[in-house]
Amino acid sequence: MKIAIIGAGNLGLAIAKGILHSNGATTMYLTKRNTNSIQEFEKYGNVTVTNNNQEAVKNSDILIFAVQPGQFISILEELKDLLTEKHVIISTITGFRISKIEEIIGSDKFIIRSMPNTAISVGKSMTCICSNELGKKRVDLARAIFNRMGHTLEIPEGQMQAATVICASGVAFWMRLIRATTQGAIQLGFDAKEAQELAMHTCNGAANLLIESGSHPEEEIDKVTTPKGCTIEGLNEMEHQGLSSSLIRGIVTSFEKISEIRKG
Ligand SMILES: NC(=O)C1=CN([C@@H]2O[C@H](COP(=O)(O)OP(=O)(O)OC[C@H]3O[C@@H](n4cnc5c(N)ncnc54)[C@H](O)[C@@H]3O)[C@@H](O)[C@H]2O)C=CC1
Ligand SMILES: O=C(O)[C@@H]1CCC=N1
Repeated sequence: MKIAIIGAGNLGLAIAKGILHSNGATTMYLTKRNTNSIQEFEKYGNVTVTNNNQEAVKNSDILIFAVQPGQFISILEELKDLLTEKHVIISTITGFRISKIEEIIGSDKFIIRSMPNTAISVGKSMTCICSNELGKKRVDLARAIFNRMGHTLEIPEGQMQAATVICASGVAFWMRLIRATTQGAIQLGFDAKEAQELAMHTCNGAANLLIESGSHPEEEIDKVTTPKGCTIEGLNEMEHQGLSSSLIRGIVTSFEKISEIRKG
């Protein structure tokens, strides 16, 4: 697998780490305008770091684009004449529709939209995927690439905006919940390091409980909430303070912001 990551910033580098972690590429190009900060990746023998996108495209089959939305059009313009039937074009760009990509490079290309998150660097991304008509022939390939670095789900493009909020922004939302739990644990007497250890492993355990049992969160909550006990007392206070409501409102606000980004 010859992979190029065009735009090795926060997400691009997380993907690169995930690929290295899972031995997922025979060769990998990482591109960035100023490559000083990522030069160290060349210590992996099969990685080339460059600011030359054209060189990366010519020498790769799978092209993963991870630049900011405002940078994408000019990069596609720069590269469109080099794109051939060997390439699978994978965009991670927020709010950038497949039809807009097709307008620039044509619909006769394998185009995939994917929405991973930064946990891809440790092989734990939730990645949603959709494609253009021709790209349907390469969805299995794209899923195989991302399945090595977490879990994938194929969705209609119309759900991509929601998937961006839940899966990509979601990492930040869960981090804040873990941080708040850590602060609570410190207030109750744990030192900061131990407090974070308790919070993150409990979070990991809760998620795995659902993943492995397939049960609904409330079923698991029922098992924890002893009648007249401390858990239900705490949970109810959190709900009186608007826990679920504030999460839902935050999710919807993020979703609406993507519509603005798309128009801009
Ligand atoms: N950060 C995240 O968790 C996620 C980000 N995304 C999307 O991924 C994209 C990238 O986001 P970030 O990594 O956060 O942004 P970033 O700003 O950290 O990375 C973008 C990179 O592209 C590089 N770049 C700019 N112009 C270039 C060019 N002409 N050729 C090659 N490289 C160029 C920049 O130097 C930078 O390193 C965005 O569209 C974002 O919406 C999607 C899912 C998650
Ligand atoms: O915050 C953002 O706009 C990007 C998209 C999802 C994660 N980061």
